Amino acid sequence: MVCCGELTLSFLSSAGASMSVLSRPSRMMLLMNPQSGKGQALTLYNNHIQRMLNEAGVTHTLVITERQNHARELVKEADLSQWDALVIMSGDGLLFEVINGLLERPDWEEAIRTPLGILPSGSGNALAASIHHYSGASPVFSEELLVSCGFLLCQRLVARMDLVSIHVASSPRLFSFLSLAWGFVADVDIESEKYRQVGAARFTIGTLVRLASLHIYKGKLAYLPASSLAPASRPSKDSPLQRTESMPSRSATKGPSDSLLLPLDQPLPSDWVVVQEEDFVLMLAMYQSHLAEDLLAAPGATSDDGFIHLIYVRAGISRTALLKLFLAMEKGAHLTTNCQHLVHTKVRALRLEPHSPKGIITVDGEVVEYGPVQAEVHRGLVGFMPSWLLCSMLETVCVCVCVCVCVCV
Ligand SMILES: Nc1ncnc2c1ncn2[C@@H]1O[C@H](COP(=O)(O)OP(=O)(O)OP(=O)(O)O)[C@@H](O)[C@H]1O
Repeated sequence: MVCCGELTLSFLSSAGASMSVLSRPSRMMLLMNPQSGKGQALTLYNNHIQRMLNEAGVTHTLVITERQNHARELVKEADLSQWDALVIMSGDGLLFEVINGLLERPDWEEAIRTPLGILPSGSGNALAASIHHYSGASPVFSEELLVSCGFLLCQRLVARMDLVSIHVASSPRLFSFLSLAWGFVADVDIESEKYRQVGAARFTIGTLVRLASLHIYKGKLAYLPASSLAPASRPSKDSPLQRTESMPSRSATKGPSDSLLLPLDQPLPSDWVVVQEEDFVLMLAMYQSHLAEDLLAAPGATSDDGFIHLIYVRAGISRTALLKLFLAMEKGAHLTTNCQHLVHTKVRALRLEPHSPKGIITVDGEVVEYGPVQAEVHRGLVGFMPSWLLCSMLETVCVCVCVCVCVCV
């Protein structure tokens, strides 16, 4: 049993999410990327997080990653019975590694039940911002978001989160918790990495730079509409997860089955919708609400709704209209701007075949092989620790006061 500290008590929260609670005391492995964001993760930990966790009785071991894929290797080899939760202090990239490392283990069905937590110290911090958004609290940024997530983590509540399996032509299957992007958004994400030192503002700079040289991307986009199937059920805490059978992949024995997908070299299933246009400015598939701290790309998303929120923008949009869309996205208002070039729909699976010879495709902000790609959502596959939902009003007020005091100090 991996999650030995997780109580069997499980209940429905006000947002409809399945929740459970870690027992006290809890033992957490805290994986930190010291280079994340502005390179201040260790200072932020020393100033804000260490005392907070100690005072809450959260026993934790700090593990500082030394290189790319270090966290992935660590969780692949770790004795998970030693830990009640794995907490990532970094940006979204380190969590991507941890999730994929867990799903590459021979015991992936147990491993992926290990609750995960995030303490944001990156430049994007999309998952942390999404978690904060689901609480209904007013948006907070950078250190305030970190401190808020720290307090929430101390409450030890575990909710479910969707994962999306991603297939590309010649690499093993990946698992994604945030987004799949092609075109404008992917270009901005990767090109703006050189502005990492300015934090979240890198996306604004990158957007303005890319607007000046706006590209059209050719390709074929198809999807399975969410409305064509009954909602997928969440896996319960003890139910066995499906093994890979229906969709052969290069990691055939690990991870849940992809029952909605056919191999990339085969024609699409007949009940899929093929988008008529072939010229796009961007395609963005979101499964959490935020694309970055200040980009509310899928305002209707919840952590385990079982949907991919597919957004695409057709070619022909003016630079001004595209800029307005991104400005509106700060408050999640882009979907209600009546922009005739923007389409938003909920799907369970999608396939993209880029025809432009060059381009960038990102998964959770990481570059993947450019070429055909397809995706299927797996509802509530992983447990994470947002912990806001059962805060009493009094606790919420205390958290807000403590956040203000910590940030001021
Ligand atoms: N010690 C290290 N030195 C350099 N890179 C590292 C180190 N530890 C981890 N990494 C790699 O750095 C990459 C970026 O990390 P991460 O995404 O967590 O931070 P970020 O890019 O600053 O944040 P965000 O994704 O929010 O913009 C990851 O791919 C991770 O593997």
